[in-house]
Amino acid sequence: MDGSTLEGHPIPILLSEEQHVFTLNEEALEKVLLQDHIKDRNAVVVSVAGAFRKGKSFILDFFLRYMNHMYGNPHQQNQNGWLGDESAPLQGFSWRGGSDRDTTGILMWSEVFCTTLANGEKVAVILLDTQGTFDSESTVRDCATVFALSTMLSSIQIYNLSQNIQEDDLQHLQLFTDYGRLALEDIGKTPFQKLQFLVRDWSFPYEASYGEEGGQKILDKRLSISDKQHPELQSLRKHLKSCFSDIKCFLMPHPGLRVATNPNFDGRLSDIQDEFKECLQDLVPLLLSPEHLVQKEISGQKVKVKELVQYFKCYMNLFSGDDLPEPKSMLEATAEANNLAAVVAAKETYHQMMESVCGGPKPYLSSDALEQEHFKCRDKALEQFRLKRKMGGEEFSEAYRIRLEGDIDVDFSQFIAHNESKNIFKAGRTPAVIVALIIVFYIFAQIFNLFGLYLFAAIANMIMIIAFVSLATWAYIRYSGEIREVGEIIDQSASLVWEMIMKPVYQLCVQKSIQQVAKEATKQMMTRQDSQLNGRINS
Ligand SMILES: Nc1nc2c(ncn2[C@@H]2O[C@H](COP(=O)(O)OP(=O)(O)OP(=O)(O)O)[C@@H](O)[C@H]2O)c(=O)[nH]1
Ligand SMILES: [Mg+2]
Repeated sequence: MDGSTLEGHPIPILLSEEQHVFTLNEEALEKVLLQDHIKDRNAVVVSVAGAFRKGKSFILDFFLRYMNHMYGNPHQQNQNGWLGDESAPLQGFSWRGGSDRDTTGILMWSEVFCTTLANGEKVAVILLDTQGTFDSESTVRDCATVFALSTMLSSIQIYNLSQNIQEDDLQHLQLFTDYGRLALEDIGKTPFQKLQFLVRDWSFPYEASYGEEGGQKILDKRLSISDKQHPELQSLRKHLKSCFSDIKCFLMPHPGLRVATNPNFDGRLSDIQDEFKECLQDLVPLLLSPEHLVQKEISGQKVKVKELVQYFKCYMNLFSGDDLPEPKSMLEATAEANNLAAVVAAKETYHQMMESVCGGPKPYLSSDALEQEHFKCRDKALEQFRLKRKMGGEEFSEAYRIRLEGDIDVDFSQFIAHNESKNIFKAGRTPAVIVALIIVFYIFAQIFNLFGLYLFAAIANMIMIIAFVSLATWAYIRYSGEIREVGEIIDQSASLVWEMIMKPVYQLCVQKSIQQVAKEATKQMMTRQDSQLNGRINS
């Protein structure tokens, strides 16, 4: 049989459905992973992830050829070596030319390859192909889910990149691995295992040669940390190093124009440049030969193939719940930070302006004056927020403006409370009201006694005693700081008595006495004018 004829087929295990929902194909997963001859073996999971349309499925099909040759049916072995016949089309995971995405969700190869390592451990190798990131149909959450799931479940994650390792590639990797790490929460120090950067179409072999050595050189350069770097760049590098126990890089040459541009190219070796094939011969054994296989570990424990089913289910649940935050696009995250900074600055302006009017040791302000000041400061703060240049547009900022207004209102209520505490009259209002009540009801009791209305006198005495006990309790609470809830009730009751009874009575009295004074004054003036008139007539 020809070595390029494959026995297995790709199985969609993570299905990408409508409305950006992913579902796990549990039945298919169990059918593959719970087969008797593999279920108790330690798992090795190899996955390829990265941006869409960059040859992930294509290279995986060469991995398949190698796996078939090395670990598959010996009768299938090709005489020409694992790369196969020059004219055989490349089969396996679906790959194709064109600019639109091909692979969706996560696919698993139906044939799981078994081998025994040099130390006698029996392992089973599982290959995964993944949906490319950043195609025009997926949200950031979709990309993060696929990338994070494949990273969490694989022991060798191949990060497929085009032409170079750029800073944004590292940022995306950080975003996606962090999403996975967030889902795992309390996982050990290095949650994931091997990360293999695979740079395609490397065009600077004079700077760093193709293959592993050149890859290491570029990787060292890109991941080096120095004090001169911005702290953000430093922390990204530290983060990535802390996520994976082993990070490697391999530089692949361009496979030739037929591969990249000919719509009729079917993957045959004869159409691929020699340089590319030579590098494939180096790369694939570096990842998949028995001495380089990395067994899947979770929390330091090797995972059996049958256990993987459970992990798939659990991890899938993590991503389908609402607990995880929606990962944001770079623009959205920057716009959010930007708007938040503007909110904080505007809030600070409001606070400082109010502080200078009624804060700390500043004297008491009447409620109206305080409110006037509040409106003035709030307008200033809102104006500052409006004028600040922000990303994300008007509509995006609107939510932050509303938030700013809410924050300012909260701050204002604190200023009101602080201002109220400076009002000496209000501070002494409770004892004053109670003392007034005691005096009034003492007088009432005396009057009732005088007229023999003993029942009313007893009620007045009772109220007087209650007022007296309240006053003593209030004084104790103020002194000791204990049972403050009772103190609050007494304060509120005193306020109520003041607002409902005493204040109206007081205002009425003041009004009456002013009227009286005015009347008296007019009367005196009239008599003076009369006597002057009489005097003039007499003279
Ligand atoms: N330039 C270049 N093109 C390649 C390389 N390898 C494969 N291709 C071509 O890239 C195109 C896409 O290949 P696929 O393997 O389907 O790409 P993919 O990354 O799986 O794409 P999605 O599944 O859509 O994410 C095909 O036309 C391949 O012939 C490479 O190393 N360099
Ligand atoms: Mg693909």
